Amino acid sequence: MTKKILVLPGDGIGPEIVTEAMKVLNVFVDEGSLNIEAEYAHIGGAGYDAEGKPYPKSTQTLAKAADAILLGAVGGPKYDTLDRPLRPERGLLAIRADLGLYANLRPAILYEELASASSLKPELVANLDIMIVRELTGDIYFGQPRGIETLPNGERRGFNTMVYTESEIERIGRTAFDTAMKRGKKLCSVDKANVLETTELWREVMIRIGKDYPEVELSHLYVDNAAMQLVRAPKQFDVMVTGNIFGDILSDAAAMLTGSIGMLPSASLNKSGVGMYEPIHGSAPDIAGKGIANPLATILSVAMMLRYSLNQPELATRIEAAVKQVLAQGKRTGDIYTEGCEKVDTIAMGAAIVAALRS
Ligand SMILES: NC(=O)c1ccc[n+]([C@@H]2O[C@H](COP(=O)([O-])OP(=O)(O)OC[C@H]3O[C@@H](n4cnc5c(N)ncnc54)[C@H](O)[C@@H]3O)[C@@H](O)[C@H]2O)c1
Ligand SMILES: CC(C)[C@H](C(=O)O)[C@@H](O)C(=O)O
Ligand SMILES: [Mg+2]
Repeated sequence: MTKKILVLPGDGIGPEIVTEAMKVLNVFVDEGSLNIEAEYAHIGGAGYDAEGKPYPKSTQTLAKAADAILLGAVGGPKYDTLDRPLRPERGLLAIRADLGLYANLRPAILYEELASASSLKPELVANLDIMIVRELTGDIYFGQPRGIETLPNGERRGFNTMVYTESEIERIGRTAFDTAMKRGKKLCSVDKANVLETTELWREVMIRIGKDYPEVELSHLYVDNAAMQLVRAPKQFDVMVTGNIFGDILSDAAAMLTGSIGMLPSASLNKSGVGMYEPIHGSAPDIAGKGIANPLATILSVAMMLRYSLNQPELATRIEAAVKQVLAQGKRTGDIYTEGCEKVDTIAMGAAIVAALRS
């Protein structure tokens, strides 16, 4: 059956990396092992430029009909002065909320060829394989009230609200426990229960649902300690589960353990298995248009799409093997480059993955 893929390149390096990722996906189409229909639409600043909104109605209509979505990145300094609802990042939040993509899986895996590019000593990251399960449609990102207001004394006050319902915590908790059951059966829940009531409830719910998963070893860390432990001894972790804001921060930190933020893919899933796939990094305005961005996080996001939405785990494994093979050949974009390797640009990295898949 033909699957509908919606492609949202977005802003900055988004179009550059998505172009390479689509070349990779099309290898399977060309060889006859995948049947897809790809449509393109605008999101973020590109949505604003084309249709005046970061999540245009036309994009929404296509998104609702898609089996899976591939997204590049959104944002950039050009849009930072727009009215808040028009900013690119709001478009990303809107599509996540609109499709109910509450479960964000962010795997931090070290390819052994990149051990010397990690921010930690090779022995601390050898065989690193952590799955960060980040809640994606709640927390301080969406809580009301929010805003910036002027007080009677003329001073301005900015405010946001951290909020989670028990059912929201339970559903992401179950995703995390189910994930842990398929892996090393260790789950670390990250919160700030010593200070924030929202996460006091988070911990209580995690402990309660943990009773349904007696085989999973559940532990808890405060987020400040979790950040420290991630850069001290990351191999103690198997699956981590946390809220939206803590997950955002911890996943960028975890990325550096694998060599670069340009290596980390993600899957954002809803109840019905529809997924959006995107690298965890942003639009990288500092390198946009230079053709040097690392496309591997986006290419690995395509692998996650094949695994989680398109029911093609063998094709996903082939992409991951191709990435390993190309890294073993010594090819590196600038962000993961170390001495003695061959520095390649975005297009050459994409071409190398395509060649590895075809060989
Ligand atoms: N999912 C998303 O679309 C997303 C995620 C994060 C940030 N953003 C947005 O992106 C814009 C820039 O944000 P930022 O600079 O804080 O974060 P960023 O992730 O875009 O960039 C941080 C640093 O990492 C580098 N980098 C990122 N991706 C790379 C890649 N694939 N290859 C090589 N280097 C890479 C950048 O060059 C930069 O030095 C902002 O508008 C922000 O809101 C979007
Ligand atoms: C751009 C921003 C809204 C987004 C987030 O905070 O979720 C990004 O940082 C991410 O990690 O996907
Ligand atoms: Mg982020």
